[in-house]
Amino acid sequence: MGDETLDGVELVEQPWWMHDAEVAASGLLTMLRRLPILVREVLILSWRTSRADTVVMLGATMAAELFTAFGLLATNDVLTRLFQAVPTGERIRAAMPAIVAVVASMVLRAAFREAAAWIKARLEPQITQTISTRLVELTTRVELAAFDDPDFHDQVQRTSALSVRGATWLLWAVMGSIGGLFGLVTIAGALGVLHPLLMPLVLLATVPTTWASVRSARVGYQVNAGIAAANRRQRTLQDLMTERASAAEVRSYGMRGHLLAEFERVYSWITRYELRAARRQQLTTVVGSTLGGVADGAVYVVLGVLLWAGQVELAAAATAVLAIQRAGSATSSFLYGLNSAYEAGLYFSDYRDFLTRAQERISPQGGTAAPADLDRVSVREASFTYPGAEEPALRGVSIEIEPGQVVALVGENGSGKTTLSKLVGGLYLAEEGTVSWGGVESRDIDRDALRGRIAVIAQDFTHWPFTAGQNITLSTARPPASVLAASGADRVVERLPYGLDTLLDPAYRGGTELSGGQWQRIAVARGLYRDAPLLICDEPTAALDARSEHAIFESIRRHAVQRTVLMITHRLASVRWADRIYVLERGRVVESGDHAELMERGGVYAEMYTLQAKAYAG
Ligand SMILES: Nc1ncnc2c1ncn2[C@@H]1O[C@H](COP(=O)(O)OP(=O)(O)OP(=O)(O)O)[C@@H](O)[C@H]1O
Repeated sequence: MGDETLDGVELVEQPWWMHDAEVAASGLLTMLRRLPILVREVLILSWRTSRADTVVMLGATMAAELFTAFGLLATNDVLTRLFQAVPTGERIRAAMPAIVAVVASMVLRAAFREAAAWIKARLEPQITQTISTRLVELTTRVELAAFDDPDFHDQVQRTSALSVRGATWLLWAVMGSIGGLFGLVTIAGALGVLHPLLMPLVLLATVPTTWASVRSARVGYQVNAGIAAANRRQRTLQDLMTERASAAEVRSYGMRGHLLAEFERVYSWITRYELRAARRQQLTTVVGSTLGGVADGAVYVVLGVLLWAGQVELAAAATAVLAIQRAGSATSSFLYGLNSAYEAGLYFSDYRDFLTRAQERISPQGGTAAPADLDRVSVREASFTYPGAEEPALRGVSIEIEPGQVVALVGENGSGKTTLSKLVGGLYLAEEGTVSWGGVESRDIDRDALRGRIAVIAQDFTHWPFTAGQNITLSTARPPASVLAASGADRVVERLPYGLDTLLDPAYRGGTELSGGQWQRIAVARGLYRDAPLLICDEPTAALDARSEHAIFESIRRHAVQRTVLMITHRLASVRWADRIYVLERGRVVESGDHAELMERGGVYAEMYTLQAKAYAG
């Protein structure tokens, strides 16, 4: 199944699949060796989530099994008394206390089982919350570059989808097998009293079903790893056909047929893969159950022989039949638990691995305090390549940003302007070269504190599904009128039905959508509100009409009187007043100077500027 390919769909084995395949192929013994660590961790997780619930669940599970064994011994007592050679009335009277003990054991066993089930229902949402919270705590702390790494991205998605469930699944499996094992031990005690041969026989009878369930679990896990990429593709296609963002283009470009055909192709591939796996799993289970049935029969034959040979009493033989049934169900809950623990353990290991890998990518905390006022920012010979990219996005770039200056980055699409601004903003770290603030390397400065000194009006800013006010302040505070006026957001807010309290997400009742230019004004307001000493503006006016564009540049200029601005724009008329302009080409700085110097030089900048000026002059 592993060599199946799907044209056009990325189905190459991912490094994390390799790990999965390794685990899935490593067999029962390897997994059993890993299991104690996983069991320990999941019990610790449960303990940390709720001590009381964990203790009660463990106690109730074991107590229920204890009463199973008591019930058996009491049953044996009842039968022994009923089979005595005395008048019936006397036999019944003699058996009464034991009958009461049987009934009491059954009631208590049921009560403890229900208590365990109740605690399980309590623990499940709490553990899921703990795990999901841990996941997002980490995903929001890793370096931004991790999200450019497709492996990491896939791992996040897979972990969110499956591994969170893996933890509770593993815990129930562990509880099930602890209960089953404890039940087996107590019943073994009872069976041992009747005849020493009975217990080993019962255990032997379970071998075929154990083999079948472990094998079937492994196939299940391998299938999940095998279809991961195709599943992702199918979800992407589904999203394109169900989400608002793509709905307009799907219609205007008549993409429905193409998307549906692709969806059908990918989905059919997944279904074929799953059907074949289901057949394999079913075949294994049928073989296991058949052999299991034969083994059960053999146990009864041996019991018959023992009875015939006078090795066991009739009452003991009758109790043994009951005990064998109970032992069968304890064995199956032990094995089912073990098998589920094995399968859930595979997913839970993914979660643990994800935690470890994410931990390695966390932005370091602590370090030199960030400068109170912005000092000179120097980028020296910095290079940066995106994960998986063949070409570096920046090659040996050097720029200087003096306090209070407006510095502009210009250049063609893809020349590296945004990447450079992210290096300055501490979102990416240079692989070679340095970025320093007031002489201190930015990688040594406390990352959060550094980012707190920077406001970014990003090119791909987020349309937060919050109210207009919250979209500006990114908190519950209300933005001051001066910020609204400086960004032109006042005219946007004015037209909203609930002003600053209008939800900017049409997917919710009462929510609304803004135009591209209106959103951009909100993003500019967000940058100005932050009031940081360095403002990075990445094409802040690309979606604005001419009048608004002029107004915004004026505002940013006024803003720059006390602060420093790093500006990226394709509108060269707007960078004329910059103190320094850097021209980038294919990840390198090819020219720098102010407008007059660059025009005089007659290079790339002068050519671009003249072209734009001509276009405006008509
Ligand atoms: N997340 C990413 N992963 C891989 N490559 C990327 C990523 N982001 C950008 N690149 C590549 O890095 C190079 C520089 O991109 P960057 O966004 O810095 O250019 P830019 O000058 O800001 O372009 P534009 O004017 O179009 O905004 C481009 O070749 C781009 O394809």
